[in-house]
Amino acid sequence: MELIVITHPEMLPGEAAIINQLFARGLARLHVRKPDVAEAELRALLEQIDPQFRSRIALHQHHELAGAFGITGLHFTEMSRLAQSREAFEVLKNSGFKISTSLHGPAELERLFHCFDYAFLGPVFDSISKEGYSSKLPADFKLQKHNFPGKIIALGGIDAENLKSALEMGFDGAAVLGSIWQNPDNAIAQFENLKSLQSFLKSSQQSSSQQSSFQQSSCIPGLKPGAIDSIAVHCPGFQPGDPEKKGEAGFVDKLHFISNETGTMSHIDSIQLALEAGCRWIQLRVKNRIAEEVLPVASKAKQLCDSYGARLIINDFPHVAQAVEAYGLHLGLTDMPVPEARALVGEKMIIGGTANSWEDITRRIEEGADYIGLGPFRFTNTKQNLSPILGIDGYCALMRQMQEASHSTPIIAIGGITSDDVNGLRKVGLHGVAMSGALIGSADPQKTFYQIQQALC
Ligand SMILES: Cc1ncc(COP(=O)(O)OP(=O)(O)O)c(N)n1
Ligand SMILES: Cc1nc(C(=O)O)sc1CCOP(=O)(O)O
Ligand SMILES: [Mg+2]
Repeated sequence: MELIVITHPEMLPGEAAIINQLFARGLARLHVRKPDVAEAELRALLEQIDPQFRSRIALHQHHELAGAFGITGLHFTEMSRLAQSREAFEVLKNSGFKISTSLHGPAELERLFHCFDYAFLGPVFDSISKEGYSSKLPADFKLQKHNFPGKIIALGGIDAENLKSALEMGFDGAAVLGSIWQNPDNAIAQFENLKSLQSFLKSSQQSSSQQSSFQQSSCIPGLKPGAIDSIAVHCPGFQPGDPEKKGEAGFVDKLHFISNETGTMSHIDSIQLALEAGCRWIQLRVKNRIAEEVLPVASKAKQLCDSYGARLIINDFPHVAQAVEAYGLHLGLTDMPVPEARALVGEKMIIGGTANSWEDITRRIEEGADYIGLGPFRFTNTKQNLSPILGIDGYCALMRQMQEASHSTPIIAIGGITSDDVNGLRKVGLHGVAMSGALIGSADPQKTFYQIQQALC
């Protein structure tokens, strides 16, 4: 599904910088719509847009500027469309322009010239930016395209809450204005949020329409190695994770923080606490929520982790991991099977799998898990329905079997672990530990992190 941003109708301070950032973060199409702005002012704005992005622009006014700026998109209001002949539009189309127009009712689709590449139809929802510009479409509206070959883009009042409804109505995409520009300081974050939702909806749609997930073409997210790794500061031998180095022990961190929420702390608060303490491998583990509810939290967690140079792992939700371009995905024994998830998220994303026994471990290795979360070490309230407790003796026996079988998949211990346990767990051969309560409940999370780090070196 397409996601188009339309500019604010007036000139905004710092607008060009925001637009350049939107493009840099993956915006595929920007409609520059400034009905009352003079040509010179518009030209000044376009001059500030990085030339590499200009071909992604469509102009609503001052089409005469297109050639000078390498702009290939021309948009026609309903009035200007009605004032011109089909031949005039065909000439533009044949000259290489992408042409679009606006429709104010679904019935107009029947008469729309097929040479248009796409058309905006709206208002689909009550406008955020134009007061009194309310939707005339019924809530159960279903789009009829009347053989129009181009794309029909929902416009009017689109935000993260209703993007999915627009898709369900049959639109090929959505154009956003108010949700991006009502607070320009927040424009980038809003766009990131919508973009991850778009990607999530796209991948959910694909996987529900393609039952054979092994044959899916997978989207390989761009993996960004962390900028700073505090572990390297405390532990000189540590190699920061590098997706190109999959197969080497260094690509899986030795300390995994597992997010949680309490009466006074949200998942994001817990992640902030862990990042401030020094953790750089963060697992977002949201339980008892549907994917649509987890997605905005994951999107926030991704931004937060990026700002600390940390890696984000999403527990349980492969489509969410894919949508937010997480570094990794963690799957339990009853979650989506690892090979199916691999087909969905691509080769580069780290996939971890849970195990509780030797049988689970060998299954995880055969499935191609990049690391194994083995637990529980001891009883914990953080997780319901725990598997049998392993204790240090259980880990010792399983790690011996790993050695005998010459398996090198990194094993992470989990479940009720405190900083005092780390030395013993490392001695029996575990690669690292995963923790939630010991860090969240610590009176001094930085000190606890430091103690764990020392034991992990
Ligand atoms: C590192 C790590 N190991 C194990 C788990 C447990 O995953 P799962 O068995 O899917 O249980 P839930 O966490 O989903 O309740 C984990 N999350 N992380
Ligand atoms: C998420 C999870 N999985 C476990 C398993 O045994 O598979 S134990 C566990 C909880 C980890 O949190 P804490 O450090 O607070 O015990
Ligand atoms: Mg799970």
